[in-house]
Amino acid sequence: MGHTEIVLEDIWIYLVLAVVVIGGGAVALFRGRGGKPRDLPPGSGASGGARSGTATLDTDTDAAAGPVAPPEADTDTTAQPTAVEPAEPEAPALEHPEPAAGRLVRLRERLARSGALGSTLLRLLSRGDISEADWEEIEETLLLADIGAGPTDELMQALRTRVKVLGTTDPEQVRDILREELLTLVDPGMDRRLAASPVVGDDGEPHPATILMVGVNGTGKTTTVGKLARLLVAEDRDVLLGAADTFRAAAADQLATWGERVGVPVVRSDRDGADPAAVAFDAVKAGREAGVDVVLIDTAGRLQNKAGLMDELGKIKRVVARQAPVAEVLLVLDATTGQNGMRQAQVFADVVDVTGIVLTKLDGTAKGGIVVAVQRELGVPVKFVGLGEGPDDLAPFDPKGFVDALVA
Ligand SMILES: Nc1nc2c(ncn2[C@@H]2O[C@H](COP(=O)(O)OP(=O)(O)OP(=O)(O)O)[C@@H](O)[C@H]2O)c(=O)[nH]1
Repeated sequence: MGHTEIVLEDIWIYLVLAVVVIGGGAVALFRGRGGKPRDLPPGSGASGGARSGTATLDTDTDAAAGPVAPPEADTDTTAQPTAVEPAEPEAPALEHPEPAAGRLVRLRERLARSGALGSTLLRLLSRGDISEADWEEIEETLLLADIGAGPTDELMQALRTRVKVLGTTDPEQVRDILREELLTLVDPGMDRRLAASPVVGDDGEPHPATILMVGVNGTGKTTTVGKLARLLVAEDRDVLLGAADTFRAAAADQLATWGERVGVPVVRSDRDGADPAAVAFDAVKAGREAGVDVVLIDTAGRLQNKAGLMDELGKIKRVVARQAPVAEVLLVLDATTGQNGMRQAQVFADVVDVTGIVLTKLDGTAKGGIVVAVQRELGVPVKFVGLGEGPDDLAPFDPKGFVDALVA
């Protein structure tokens, strides 16, 4: 007898437990599906069942098993169904850009076509008896690589002298000479650091380092602003972007996408063709208020005429300076445009104090010599080089790494 009663009692216990477990499972299932009972149409099919099911379960479990019921079931599924719904759609995970150090090494092989300069020179210089025709070929190679007339003459003289004095054809020794002479031309002594730290202004307040990006459309300016923001983020800087290229509507959208990927805010106008200076002003103001380290401002810089350009960039600079001094003006130049690019560079340098150059599209061009030419022409250093379309294909320029890649 006792045995049967015990068995019957057990069955009841199991039944109660089963109700509790099945009920609990129903609650868990709806949460597991995204916890959005609010989205389910009330009283219809599965949704209605789900809602009433959970409600019933709550009552049942309260009565039958008390503490076994999940305590939050009441609030979640009946009174405040929104509580289980995320407030906003899930933001995409932020990307982690590659640190600045090591980028040039990774991108070295992208200089392959410029590297043809090094290999041609090495081949000619390693000939036993270098003829005048060989020297002419060397000169032509340098000019074709856009090194510029002046630097080409200097390099020719230095090479003639040193190769003669050394009297060697040993490829390793010739390579060392070439490397040293090219490095001298690229000028490792130039200060290539980027002003990317806030400075304390006259008012005793910290001001973000404000960087204006200028250059002709199509050189990769907007892309470079995005890439530079990533590089600064990788270096633990707080960055804010200003979309002051209000001439091309898509530029602000482009910038917003770059910013979103790494959690960098973008200040833009909601009106096409807005005053670029006003956008730049708002960006720097927002950057100050947010206490960021760097504000990067993309500009349109249309080269319709010099006076127009001067007006636009001059006004942006003046207006921005009311919020924070302009720390840098980076000129973005397309390395593939050769002499045309040099002329553009000169116009920009005439209207605004350029503090550094970003050479884009250095991948896949044989015109790497433009590094030398543009530095000579403007007297300012190349600070960054663009070596591809990937988001982290922008590297701080390192003369030694660059020359090593050329004469590898
Ligand atoms: N291969 C290569 N392409 C690049 C590099 N930098 C930029 N680009 C490409 O150049 C094209 C033009 O870039 P944008 O940033 O739109 O040019 P922009 O100068 O801002 O043009 P505007 O906004 O009209 O002034 C894009 O397709 C970029 O991906 C680089 O270093 N290498």
